Amino acid sequence: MAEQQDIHRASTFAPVNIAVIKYWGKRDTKLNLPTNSSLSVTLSQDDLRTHTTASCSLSFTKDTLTLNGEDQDISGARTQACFKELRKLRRSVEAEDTSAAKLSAMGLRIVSENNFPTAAGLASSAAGFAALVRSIANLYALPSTPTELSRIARQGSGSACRSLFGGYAGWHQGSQNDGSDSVAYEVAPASHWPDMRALILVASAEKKGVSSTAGMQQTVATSALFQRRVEVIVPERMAAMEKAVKEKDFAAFAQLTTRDSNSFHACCADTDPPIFYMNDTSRAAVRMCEAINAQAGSTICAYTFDAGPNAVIYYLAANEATVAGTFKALLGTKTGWESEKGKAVEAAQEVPQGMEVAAELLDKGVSRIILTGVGDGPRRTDEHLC
Ligand SMILES: Nc1ncnc2c1ncn2[C@@H]1O[C@H](COP(=O)(O)OP(=O)(O)OP(=O)(O)O)[C@@H](O)[C@H]1O
Ligand SMILES: C[C@@](O)(CCOP(=O)(O)OP(=O)(O)O)CC(=O)O
Repeated sequence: MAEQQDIHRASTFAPVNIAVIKYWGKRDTKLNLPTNSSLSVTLSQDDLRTHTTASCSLSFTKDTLTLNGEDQDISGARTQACFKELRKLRRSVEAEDTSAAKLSAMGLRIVSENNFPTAAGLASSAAGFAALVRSIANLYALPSTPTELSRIARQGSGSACRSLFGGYAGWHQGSQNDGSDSVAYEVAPASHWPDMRALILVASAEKKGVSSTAGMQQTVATSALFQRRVEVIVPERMAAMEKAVKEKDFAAFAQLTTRDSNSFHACCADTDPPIFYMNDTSRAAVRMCEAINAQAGSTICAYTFDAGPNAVIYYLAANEATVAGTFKALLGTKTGWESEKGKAVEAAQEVPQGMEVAAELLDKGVSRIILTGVGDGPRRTDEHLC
């Protein structure tokens, strides 16, 4: 009981984000500084989220992290960098207010749960490190802004910095050697363009072959296409994407999203030895999206793929019946449609013509679907995991 009273704790939920202009490549591996800026959509925590409790106590003799019930190795430089930076900020709080408890000197116990597969290309590291940093910042009562915390989360996993924000978040590559200006920022809150939806076709829930961290550095070292991507293509697309989001121009958003995903995967194929994250199921999803747009006579859906075969398909709520409805007609027996959002979608009566091969590949390769949409940033909670 005495120990219980000495435990300080704080908890948070943090979201996944899926980039529409991809981060791929580091200019500094130690500080995790990217070769290009990126932009993402934060997905709703009603569907995908990390829940993390950070606690500390004089009775905790060392720092620990438990993820989905399993003890994790936290000796890695990335997790250590996050702990170190957060403790430093807490020490400033304690120096300013001498009555503040000396939490910075206590061991940290972090307990975390992802409600989706870990390391399967569903951006678990993004939600995971955002939740880790946000929960410790809450525990330490740090006055830091989400931007300041994004600088720390970036050192855990690059894409995590964008998960400190809801809605549409950018990450400035920055130019300082110490990484102080390589931070995330809000392009627009979810409320600005709330009808953005995302349908995720889970083509593999297994741990991927080449990690993002390793894959991107092989690309930096060997791909010739990559140079043009970071120097010309991405800077132009970042500006165009910010404009598309601000003006709620879905056709422009979709064009940029699909072309940037294809540019990123082209750089992966141009890596020596080549890296293939997309598979036949992924390519069938691309074809189906193209057919849906062709049938609609306008661009109503956009696909994007991270470092894995899962497709993320963005569309607006007004086109749910056509976009999600087509996939429900094709994949209606898969897990995921039984959710509230899934049940609300009616299977389309008509599916695009001449797409039998793609339909068969999708049926064979997709194991489940997740229906979600744009959502807000980390949410504090009193539900503690320990
Ligand atoms: N809740 C969490 N708390 C702390 N760390 C986490 C958490 N979830 C995931 N991680 C870390 O992230 C790693 C997985 O990251 P990885 O980049 O391999 O996959 P991913 O994030 O699912 O895919 P991607 O980033 O390519 O979309 C895990 O092995 C773990 O170290
Ligand atoms: C394809 C991506 O999802 C790559 C994400 O890479 P990570 O953020 O997982 O990489 P590390 O910084 O090495 O942890 C694109 C993106 O999210 O922008």
